[in-house]
Amino acid sequence: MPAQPANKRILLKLSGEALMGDDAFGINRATIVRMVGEVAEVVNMGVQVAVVIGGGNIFRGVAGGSVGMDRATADYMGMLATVMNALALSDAMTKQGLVPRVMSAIAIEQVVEPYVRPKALQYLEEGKVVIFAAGTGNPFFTTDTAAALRGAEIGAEMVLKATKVDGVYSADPQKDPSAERYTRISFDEAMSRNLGIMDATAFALCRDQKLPIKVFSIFKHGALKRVVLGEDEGTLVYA
Ligand SMILES: Nc1ncnc2c1ncn2[C@@H]1O[C@H](COP(=O)(O)OP(=O)(O)OP(=O)(O)O)[C@@H](O)[C@H]1O
Ligand SMILES: O=c1ccn([C@@H]2O[C@H](COP(=O)(O)O)[C@@H](O)[C@H]2O)c(=O)[nH]1
Repeated sequence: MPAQPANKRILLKLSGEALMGDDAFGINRATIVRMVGEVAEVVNMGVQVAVVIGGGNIFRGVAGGSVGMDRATADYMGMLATVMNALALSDAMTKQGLVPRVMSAIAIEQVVEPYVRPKALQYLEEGKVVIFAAGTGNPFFTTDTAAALRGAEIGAEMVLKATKVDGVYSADPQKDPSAERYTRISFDEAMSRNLGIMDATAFALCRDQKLPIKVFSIFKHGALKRVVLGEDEGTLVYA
């Protein structure tokens, strides 16, 4: 008998920045196709998958703010960047036989449907992949917080943060080569140590809702499937 998934419904946070692949900006076609292939594997195992996509490959509000833009305006640009990523993801999913539905936290109805919680739940029950675009719909937040928020709203059993590093480290591993990876760490410890893998708002929301997070590398082939099968992969952040 094939291995059974450990979770029935997950919220997958996909790194926007990872979509660039080896490019300097934007969406690398081969990368998005490969990422969707990994998602398809777990959807085809019968897992209900909702996705929050980041926007770091196109625009981050903090970058606009740092060069003198009004921060809220820059954040709306960042949220619109996630809508572009969501459309690209949806297109790649359709081409690989999945049935995606993009729902936006910002009204943009000629492009994608608005986020309506009961509709999202219905799509998930039907086996469709729901892609949440435009983050929380509010400036001064991040798509990690959107992942925590939507994860809690849809009753996901876990938030899976698929990113460029293979777990939570004692310091940013892209800056400190001596950083050590945790296999598991509590929310309280991650927050008290100020570990920059996720923002404090996202951590606090997941902690309060007792919603565990798994952090793993989206570049490691098969890692998403191993996480869904409950195998030893990445870092578990627990309440
Ligand atoms: N303690 C830490 N452990 C692991 N990674 C860390 C840590 N501190 C900082 N980081 C950095 O956090 C990054 C991931 O966070 P971030 O949410 O900014 O990126 P992302 O997942 O690519 O998101 P986006 O969707 O916004 O593009 C990693 O690439 C890593 O360099
Ligand atoms: O709820 C949200 C989510 C995102 N933003 C803005 O979008 C960009 C891109 O999101 P990342 O999480 O960094 O990938 C972010 O930098 C914010 O500017 C937002 O305002 N509100």
